[in-house]
Amino acid sequence: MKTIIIGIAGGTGSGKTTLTEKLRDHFGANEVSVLNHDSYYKRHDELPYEERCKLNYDHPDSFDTPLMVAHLRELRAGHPVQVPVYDYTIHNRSDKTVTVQPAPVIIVEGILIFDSPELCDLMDMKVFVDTDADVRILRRIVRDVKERGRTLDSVVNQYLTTVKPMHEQFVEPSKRKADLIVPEGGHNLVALELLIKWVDNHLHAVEAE
Ligand SMILES: Nc1ncnc2c1ncn2[C@@H]1O[C@H](COP(=O)(O)OP(=O)(O)O)[C@@H](O)[C@H]1O
Ligand SMILES: O=c1ccn([C@@H]2O[C@H](COP(=O)(O)O)[C@@H](O)[C@H]2O)c(=O)[nH]1
Repeated sequence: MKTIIIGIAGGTGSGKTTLTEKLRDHFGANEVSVLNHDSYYKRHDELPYEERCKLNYDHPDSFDTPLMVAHLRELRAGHPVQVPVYDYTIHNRSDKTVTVQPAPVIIVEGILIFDSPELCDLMDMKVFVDTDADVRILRRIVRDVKERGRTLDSVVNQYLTTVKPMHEQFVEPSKRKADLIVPEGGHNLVALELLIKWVDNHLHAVEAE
């Protein structure tokens, strides 16, 4: 089976997950598997929760990217992988893993995936979801308070101290690596249709082999 790997990057709250889910819902889980870079955040068992809250989670060094690269190579070779489950509410990796199966299409999602040349080399198509910073921070406040156990103060403080400067230093420049820039992510129906057609072509080529 030939596998294609699609990278979907973009700032926090840009709509990466929404676009990824729309693609997976369209094709189904048998055709599309997803690896989220966030699953590969490094463990910090050595620090108490209060100290973990202060770490910079928006720098490329905060991820175990070599493990993700190894997993992508395994998936491409047709082997399932055990992906760590990250728990944002405690800022740490949980003890659980999930099995991700090989599939004709693998989507790799994350804020910093285009910063890694090793990850970029594995990708057949690179998509950057481009959404204004004010919209992204508003979405993030709502999500982090509702789903990630944060206070408004902590979201604002983290945004100003690490999220925004790291976005400007690493995420925004990585947009230049993209093949396709999608304003407004998963709600951009024209871009979604184009991506679906591109994936469809690949799936038909696989069937014909
Ligand atoms: N184009 C859009 N318009 C309005 N809301 C959106 C849009 N795309 C995503 N959202 C919402 O914004 C939030 C963050 O989107 P998400 O896809 O999780 O972003 P990311 O994965 O890039 O952090 C979610 O609540 C989602 O439903
Ligand atoms: O322990 C953690 C790990 C990550 N974060 C933040 O998550 C976002 C990336 O997730 P998106 O779904 O793309 O928004 C990143 O900006 C980190 O700051 C965290 O707060 N705590």
